[in-house]
Amino acid sequence: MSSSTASPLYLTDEDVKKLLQWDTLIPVIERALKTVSQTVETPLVVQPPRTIMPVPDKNGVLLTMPGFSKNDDALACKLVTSFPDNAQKGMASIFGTVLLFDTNTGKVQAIMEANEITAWRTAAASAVATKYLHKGSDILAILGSGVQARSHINALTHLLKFKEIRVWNHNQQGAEKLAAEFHELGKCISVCYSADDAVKNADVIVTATYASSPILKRKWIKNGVHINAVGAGINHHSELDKELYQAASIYTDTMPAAQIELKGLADIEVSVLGEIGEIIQGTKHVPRENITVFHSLGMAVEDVVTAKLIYEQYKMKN
Ligand SMILES: NC(=O)C1=CN([C@@H]2O[C@H](COP(=O)(O)OP(=O)(O)OC[C@H]3O[C@@H](n4cnc5c(N)ncnc54)[C@H](O)[C@@H]3O)[C@@H](O)[C@H]2O)C=CC1
Ligand SMILES: O=C([O-])C1=[NH+]CCC1
Repeated sequence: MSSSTASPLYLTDEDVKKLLQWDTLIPVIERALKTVSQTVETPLVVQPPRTIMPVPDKNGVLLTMPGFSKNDDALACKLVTSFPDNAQKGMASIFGTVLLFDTNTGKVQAIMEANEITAWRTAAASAVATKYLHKGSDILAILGSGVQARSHINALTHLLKFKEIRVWNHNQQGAEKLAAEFHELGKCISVCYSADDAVKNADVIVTATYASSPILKRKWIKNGVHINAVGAGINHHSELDKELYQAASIYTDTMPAAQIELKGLADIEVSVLGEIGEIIQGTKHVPRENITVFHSLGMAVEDVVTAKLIYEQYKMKN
């Protein structure tokens, strides 16, 4: 069959999972984060603001996320939904699909289920931010026990050797289930019964929940801690309290999206200082004693480069 008539490759989440590894993904995501922040005449990354469409009466949203990366010669678009009430049905909250296109013809090369892609690339971005902004690695605290909590434990423990890992969730069974899952794999994770206990003296904290009011407070944490703020409730800045926002140096993945999705921070007189890519490039620096927040929104280019990596891995193995 000629390539103009061949059907696109279809990869399920199971297929995708077999083709991803932290060792290869984290550097690819690091390069994408860095490139997003480079000021060059011809853009190396194109990613228009994503649309976030609320689905009336369903407590769900549909996001469209197109993007292009010149370095990776990759063009893709992710469609992803977020339906937090799915938890009550025993289902995942996030469902995504990525279409990967041939950059010369625009023809669809591959269709990939993107639940694993979303879990891995988000955690890989937090791992990169943590690599640049953490000061200690004794204690990792995870707030939340869902898909992102799991992938963040995997990515962050791949990067750093923590002495202690703690997990807290608003519903305790979730935390116990996640800890048991890691226990099976020989990884010791302690379950905490309050968020306050979980984050005491922590060096790195991840918030990955649908909390619509703060689950992490300034008064509980030490100076110099690094926080990856990944989740959110109805808006993208509901997991941390006002005092913490006001005390922290806040970086995000992409400023144009932050100007839209984090605009509520202006109401509490908080500014995002820049992109994590600027820290990677060394054009911005943070004093060691500062509390740092990587405010992860999620970017199309992360999905684009991950899908391209998966496609290349698939071709190599088949
Ligand atoms: N920054 C990014 O690139 C991405 C961010 N996300 C966000 O990460 C968060 C977690 O996503 P997943 O792990 O896929 O979802 P999940 O459904 O697997 O896990 C959600 C977690 O939040 C907890 N939770 C639910 N309602 C809560 C509430 N009212 N208060 C406190 N905790 C609550 C659940 O018990 C569970 O531990 C979501 O806010 C999602 O929008 C997800 C994908 C990418
Ligand atoms: O970037 C992403 O894929 C998402 N951010 C929030 C929900 C899904």
